[in-house]
Amino acid sequence: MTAETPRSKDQQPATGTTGRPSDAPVILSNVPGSFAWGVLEKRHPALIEQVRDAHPYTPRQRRALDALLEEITVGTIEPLPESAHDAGRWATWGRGHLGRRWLDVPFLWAESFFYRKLLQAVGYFEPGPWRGTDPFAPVKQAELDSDPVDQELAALDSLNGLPQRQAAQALLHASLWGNRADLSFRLTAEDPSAGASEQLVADDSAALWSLLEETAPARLAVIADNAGRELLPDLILTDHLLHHQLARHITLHVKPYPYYVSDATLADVLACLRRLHQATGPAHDTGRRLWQAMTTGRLDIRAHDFFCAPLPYRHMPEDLRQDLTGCDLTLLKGDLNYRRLVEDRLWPATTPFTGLTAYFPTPVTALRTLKSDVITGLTPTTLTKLEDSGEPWRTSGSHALVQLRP
Ligand SMILES: O=P(O)(O)OC[C@@]1(O)O[C@H](CO)[C@@H](O)[C@@H]1O
Repeated sequence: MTAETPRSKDQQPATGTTGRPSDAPVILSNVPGSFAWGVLEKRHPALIEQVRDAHPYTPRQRRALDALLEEITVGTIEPLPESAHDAGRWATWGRGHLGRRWLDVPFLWAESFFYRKLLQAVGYFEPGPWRGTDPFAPVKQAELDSDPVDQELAALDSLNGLPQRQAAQALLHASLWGNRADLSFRLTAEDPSAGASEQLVADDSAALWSLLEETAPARLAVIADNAGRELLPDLILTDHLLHHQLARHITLHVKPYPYYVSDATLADVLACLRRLHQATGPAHDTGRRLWQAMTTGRLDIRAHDFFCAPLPYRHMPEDLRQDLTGCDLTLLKGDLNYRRLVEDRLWPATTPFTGLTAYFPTPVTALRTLKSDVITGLTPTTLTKLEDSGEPWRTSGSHALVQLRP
């Protein structure tokens, strides 16, 4: 743990860790000063304010946002109205949590339910004119329209002429650091082993490329994370894998509805494709090939409900498990997906990643910038170095990882 992340007494890790989930405490948000506490106490109220200004919401919607703000700050967790299409599902998932303080239930569950309730407040699922209106759309669109995106797409030109593996590594890094909304084409194109690599706390990328080359052309699953400046490099990497016959088929799993502000939905994929199409040079060609890949079925977009569930991937439903089982490898993007992959627990940082992910139905690679307390699979040397740095390396987004369970 870094200094900025205090633990409560009941969050101390058990001794004699075997790597089983029951050994490490689930992260709650009730420790003042902890990362999770900050998210619930500060980020969520600020998000309600942001959503209030996103669209000219009606008095009814604004009253519902006020009620949600009151509930999360001074109230206790209220169920969804019985009329909600998923009220039953959330009542089951909420057993033991409903009626308690938001801070006292698992952080992963609380965040997920908060986003579901935000959509309830603005009538996202209700019949009527506001149905399906993404409260985060203005923020996502502004990002996609921003100058840095133009520069990042133009930087794709610099990959031309590079050996295939080097270009692929640059695109992998762009996708990885895109999780921090920061592409690094130029840097990584010049020397993929420099710069950003120093901030990698674990780097299994060589093993990843070997696996991909062995299984080529593979069937891949990509579990997406954010839209815009993360999804663009994810799509560019997707195109590279398809175009260079490393993959014969890719399923891109996105969220079925707006979630965690910027998580990608089908609408966001289409917005990125349009953005690529409007670009010139290699970015335009990428957009054209991706469009084509969707029309021929080589690139398949899916949006299973489980991707917005407040549960670890260990509890994925059978149909999703079957779907993934047909794949040779899953690429899993981002911080939240990592928390769901290894479970949102305060693991000792050297707990093997491979052991915690053994249940996953395919080989899996996590591509993640570190933005929460969960971390696994570090070597003792790396851990010591990070702790000695005195930096908030677990949560600042300054560090990243590529971890593979073959
Ligand atoms: O999954 P992502 O987009 O990489 O990160 C989502 C995230 O910022 O949201 C949570 C806080 O709200 C953090 O745990 C996590 O880092």
